[in-house]
Amino acid sequence: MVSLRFPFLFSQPKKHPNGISRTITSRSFPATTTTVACALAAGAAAFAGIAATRNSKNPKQDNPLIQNALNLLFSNHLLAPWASLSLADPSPSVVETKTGAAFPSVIFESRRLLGIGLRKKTILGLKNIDVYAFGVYADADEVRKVLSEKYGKLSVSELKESKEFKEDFMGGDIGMTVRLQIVYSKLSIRSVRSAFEESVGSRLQNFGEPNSKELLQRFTSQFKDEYKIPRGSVIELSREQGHVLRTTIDGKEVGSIQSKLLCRSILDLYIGEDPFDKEAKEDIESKFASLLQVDH
Ligand SMILES: CCCCCCCCCCCC(=O)O
Repeated sequence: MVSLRFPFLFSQPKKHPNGISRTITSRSFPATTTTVACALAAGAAAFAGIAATRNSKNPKQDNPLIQNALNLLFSNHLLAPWASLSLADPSPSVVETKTGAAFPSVIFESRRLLGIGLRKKTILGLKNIDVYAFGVYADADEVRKVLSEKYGKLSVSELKESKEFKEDFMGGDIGMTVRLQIVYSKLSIRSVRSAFEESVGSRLQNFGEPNSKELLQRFTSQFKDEYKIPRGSVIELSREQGHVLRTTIDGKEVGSIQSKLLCRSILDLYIGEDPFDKEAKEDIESKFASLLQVDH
């Protein structure tokens, strides 16, 4: 059985939600885990309630049973104390648990979150740091429009095994966004440029892009010295119609470049052969394939 380590999707917000929603789910739990987690949380809450009636003075502080129940409810990535799972919230978010970075489940009205992950980097061969959390989104309508005729009858596991499907998914004219949420607090725009030079540069070369240097330079020069990238900054790399890569920093567009290989190279960092976060890649591929299923 394919495990969709992704919680749920609700109705869609009308505007691009750049802000962080306070409605929280946990990172990539399987549906079964989520259900169990909810049941546990409900049980803990009920237990806390019962225990509270036994110690009416200051139940929260005095009674270790209640404390344990509340700890269970609010810890271990189940739900943050301030989380709400209100169905009324138009834009629930998914949280990358290690960093706390929250990802709206839908952006730009129809791009759905497929999965989230974490980009780590080793500095000076010694220290492993969490640089940013990322979320990968795809336009569900475009996925179906472009791919359902060819792949609509295949199951998720068949699709995941198909190289051709993967090629069409990575290289197709389908709106997709990779959203990076910076968590490292000492990041300079210069290190953003050189990280892109290294990672995107190697992909462009692998894909045999003849003008890779020039293209890479056009791309990295969008990250100008004047931009600041403090913790919490959001960089979005979006593939728009006609393979145009649109880059924004905190919602402000910093450039657009039409290049199929550049779009492909960016996606390759997250869902290619050697992705930054293998677990995230699995989630993203499964969710993408599930968009083609009739009942998803
Ligand atoms: C000190 C570490 C610097 C790493 C900065 C990464 C910033 C964004 C780069 C995106 C592409 C990539 O992850 O390689």
